[in-house]
Amino acid sequence: MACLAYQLPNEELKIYKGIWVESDLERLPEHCFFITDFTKKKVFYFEENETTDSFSNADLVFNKEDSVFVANEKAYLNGLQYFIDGFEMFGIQKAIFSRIKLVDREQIIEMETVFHRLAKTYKNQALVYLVSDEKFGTWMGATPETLLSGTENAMNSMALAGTKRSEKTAWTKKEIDEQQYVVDFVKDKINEQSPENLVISEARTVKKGAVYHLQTDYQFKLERQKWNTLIQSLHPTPAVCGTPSDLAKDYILSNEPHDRDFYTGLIGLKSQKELAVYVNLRCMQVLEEHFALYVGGGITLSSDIAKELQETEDKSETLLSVIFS
Ligand SMILES: C=C(O[C@H]1C=CC=C(C(=O)O)[C@@H]1O)C(=O)O
Repeated sequence: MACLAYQLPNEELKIYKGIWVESDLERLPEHCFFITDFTKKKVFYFEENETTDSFSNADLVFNKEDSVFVANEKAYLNGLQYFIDGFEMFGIQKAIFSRIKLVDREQIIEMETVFHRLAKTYKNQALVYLVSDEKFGTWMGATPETLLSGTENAMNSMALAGTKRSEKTAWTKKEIDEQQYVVDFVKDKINEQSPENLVISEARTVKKGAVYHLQTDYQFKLERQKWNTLIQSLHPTPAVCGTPSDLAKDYILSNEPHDRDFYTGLIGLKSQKELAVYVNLRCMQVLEEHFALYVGGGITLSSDIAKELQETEDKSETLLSVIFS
């Protein structure tokens, strides 16, 4: 049985049973909830059969542990050093390097309970979701990153990057630079569509789950005929890919040891009048006996590999602190 449960920020929680249909971004129905992988080659939308108010583990499909490749910390650190060492040769200024962190799921945990806990904790700051199907297993997350949302007269986007664990720590040049790459990229892509009344905020510090980020907001007007083109060109932003964008994407695909799958892909709702499209961060795949958490960080030549490892640990707390609370 395929399942979809989600809660948009400050909206009601919804649970459906139905089917996940494989598609592509150009052929999605006018109104649907959809999910893609990082490359946007794997795209599914949901066709609902019934609205329900609950689900159980028996309704979900859990992939086996051997379906994901998990590098241990030492291999992650070696891989990250190698990743940074190639930046100059490949002309890369920033690229995101990610890892999969495996955590014992203690069989007793009902995913419905975990989902409700996440939905309650992140009610006003994330798209909280659970998707399940035999075609891709079960994924769950609480992502704070909006790619594009709103209506023709009030569209929103954001540049979210730079991470710290404590509010008191000052932002360093590394984080300011890494967010600025995202700010410039998002601004350019929006401007290419000739929007009206584009307003770009100053960068501010925001708390998202267990960590703090720098966030810049974009507000503008844009005819819906241009929404698809903008989604396609905005994603992947340098918050999940890098700079220069195409080089960073190839570099990530050939250097990360695992498949990112739905992590850093698109997820959300589209309809004729409204969009709520997010970038799938702070997410995990629920395996038979483990949670496989997907976490990454923006790498530049100034990155310190031990700090980057710690940053992925901190980000994983966004889900773990709620799951095991
Ligand atoms: C790639 C992730 O976060 C992105 C979003 C905010 C801050 C980030 C950073 O500081 O590296 C990342 O760009 C992730 O959570 O796995």
